[in-house]
Amino acid sequence: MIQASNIIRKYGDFAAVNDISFTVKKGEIVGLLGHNGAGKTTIMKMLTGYLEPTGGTIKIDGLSISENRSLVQKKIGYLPENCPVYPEMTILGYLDFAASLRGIKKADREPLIIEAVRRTALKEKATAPIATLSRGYRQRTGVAQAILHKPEILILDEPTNGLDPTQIQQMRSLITELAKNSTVIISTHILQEVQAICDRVIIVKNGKIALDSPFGELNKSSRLLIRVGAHQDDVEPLVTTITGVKSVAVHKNDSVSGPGATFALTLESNGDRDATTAELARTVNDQGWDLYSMHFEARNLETVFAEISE
Ligand SMILES: Nc1ncnc2c1ncn2[C@@H]1O[C@H](COP(=O)(O)OP(=O)(O)OP(=O)(O)O)[C@@H](O)[C@H]1O
Repeated sequence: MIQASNIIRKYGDFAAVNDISFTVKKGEIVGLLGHNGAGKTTIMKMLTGYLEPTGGTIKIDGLSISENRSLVQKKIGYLPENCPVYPEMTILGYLDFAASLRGIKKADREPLIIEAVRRTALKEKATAPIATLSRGYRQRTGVAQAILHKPEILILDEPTNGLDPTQIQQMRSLITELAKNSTVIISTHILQEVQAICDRVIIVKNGKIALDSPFGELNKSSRLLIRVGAHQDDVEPLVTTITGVKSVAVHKNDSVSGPGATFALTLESNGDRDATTAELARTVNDQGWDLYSMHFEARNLETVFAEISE
């Protein structure tokens, strides 16, 4: 559905987005995660056609954005960071204005506005001036303008920014609800956000993709931790000869106590893990070393993000 190929965006000489590629399939909920300044907003602006890439191409349903901007923008709803909602307007007035900007004919607007208000649960405040609304309501008004034209793709830049815990909860439920009908990309620097909403994470660091993984794959560590009663000088040369072992290092972990030394083995990502583990166990046995423990390192989004941030 979305295909970004080798996209680059420079501001002067500085590449805020530096040669990144990814695809998003219909129905996916993708979290763009990264520190402040990583390049998330720049990527989103390019995906929505509001910013031209300096290099590379973006296609939506096979159509290049730069060649079919208005057609492609009909398929996309966008909640920009700090969405400009006009304080003097009422929610209904603002949505009518947003519909006019999208070129929706006056006669067609009412049912679309009613539907957007219903889906974002804004009915009770629909005639209130935006200036009198809490930040949560204002943010939902921003989402209402993004879904007004029933887009197939929703791009939400930091949708929970500045909300209190209750409002965050409401916004997450709303996004999950909207995701039933749309492909969703959200940006955030909050790990829990991605964990709560998304089924895939793309971590952006310094304008590059540092990780692109479905959540199910994230826990699969390629580091095998083994604690044996043997000396480093004997263990290291032997285990590196085992098929599928890329490298080995002494693993210092304060939470592990007991006899022996712990080693972290990094395995080839495309190797046969079971075969490698079995060969390792045979090797330890053949050497007559005591084997105290052997397990794959536990990983979650937090540890992966910390590894990448280092
Ligand atoms: N118009 C601009 N001119 C010059 N530099 C810019 C401009 N917009 C963004 N940048 C720089 O590009 C980099 C990426 O910015 P971007 O806003 O895409 O990051 P981000 O990941 O969305 O950050 P945040 O979480 O703070 O919104 C930053 O270093 C930023 O200072």
